[in-house]
Parts: sequence; C-alpha cells; structure tokens
Amino acid sequence: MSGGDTPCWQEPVRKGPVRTVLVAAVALVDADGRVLLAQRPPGKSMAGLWEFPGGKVDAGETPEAALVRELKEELGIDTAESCLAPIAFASHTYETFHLLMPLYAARVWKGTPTPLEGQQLAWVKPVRMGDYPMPPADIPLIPILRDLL
Ligand SMILES: Nc1nc2c([nH]c(=O)n2[C@@H]2O[C@H](COP(=O)(O)OP(=O)(O)OP(=O)(O)O)[C@@H](O)[C@H]2O)c(=O)[nH]1
Repeated sequence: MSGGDTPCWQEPVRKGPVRTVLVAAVALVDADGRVLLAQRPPGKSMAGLWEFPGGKVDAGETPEAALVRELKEELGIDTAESCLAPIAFASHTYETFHLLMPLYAARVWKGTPTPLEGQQLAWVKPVRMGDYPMPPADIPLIPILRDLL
C-alpha cells in the first residue's frame, strides 16, 4: 500500500517536549438526539469556542470521577459513573500542551443542565455541529458523533 500522498501523512511540528494533559469530556444526549455544547466564556483560553462539558482530571482521580465532579460544578447535574459510556478520544497538540481527552456519552442524569460558570449552553444535533466553532482537538470527534448517535 502506498500512503505517502494521503492527507494524514504529516508529521506534527514539535517545538520541544510538551506535557500531556488529561481532560475528560462528555456528550450529554437528550431524547431528541441532541448533544449539549458549552461556550467557553470570555477571559478563558479559546474563549467563544463551543466544547463538550468536562475538565481536567486531577491527580489520583479517574476520568469518570472527574466528569461526575465537573458536571456537578459546571452544570449542577448528577451523573453516575456507570451511565458514562466511552465512545472516542481526542489527542491533539496545542501550543503549550498535548491534550488527551476521552469522550463519553451519557443519556441519563439527574437535574437540568444549568450554566453555573457563566457559559452559554446549546443543544445541538450532531449534523449541525459544524455551525458551532469548536476547539481544533474536537473537530475529528464530530463525524464520530454523527455516526454513533
Ligand atoms: N471540557 C473540554 N475541554 C476541552 C475540549 N476541547 C479542548 O480542546 N478542551 C481543552 O481542554 C482543557 C480543559 O480544561 P478545563 O476545562 O479543566 O479548564 P479551563 O477551561 O480553565 O482550562 P484553561 O487552563 O485552558 O483555562 C482546556 O484547555 C480546553 O480548551 C472539550 O470539548 N471540552
């Protein structure tokens, strides 16, 4: 097989060692198959971009426990680790770190997602996600969600 001309055949430009940051994220899916996206508020890195709820995994924490914690802090909802199904991951080198982000799907939670950290929320069909600018790491996840949901 000759793959030298394929678009994926590009080595990333490495400027030096980068630390890998583990971030857990979730696609909350409602009864209509829409996914909850949250817009990063002004003042944060990548402000204005739409992302999956979640956040950094603390030392000694599992990704699932981090998500349960973050969903309570960011959206005020209760989730159970057993309701988080791993579906994909993002692996992307940013300027200052490498992001490794497992993505889970959840259809069951308790409470109504509420923007507790000043973020805008939107329920979006996977086919419409192209209308919502997302961080570069998230772009490969969109077709996966489209296929899965
Ligand atoms: N939650 C979440 N974070 C994402 C996504 N895509 C993506 O690149 N990220 C990045 O993963 C990191 C998550 O960090 P965080 O949510 O715990 O904390 P933060 O926004 O305060 O991060 P910051 O340190 O960049 O300001 C951010 O750098 C964020 O930009 C995503 O879909 N969901």
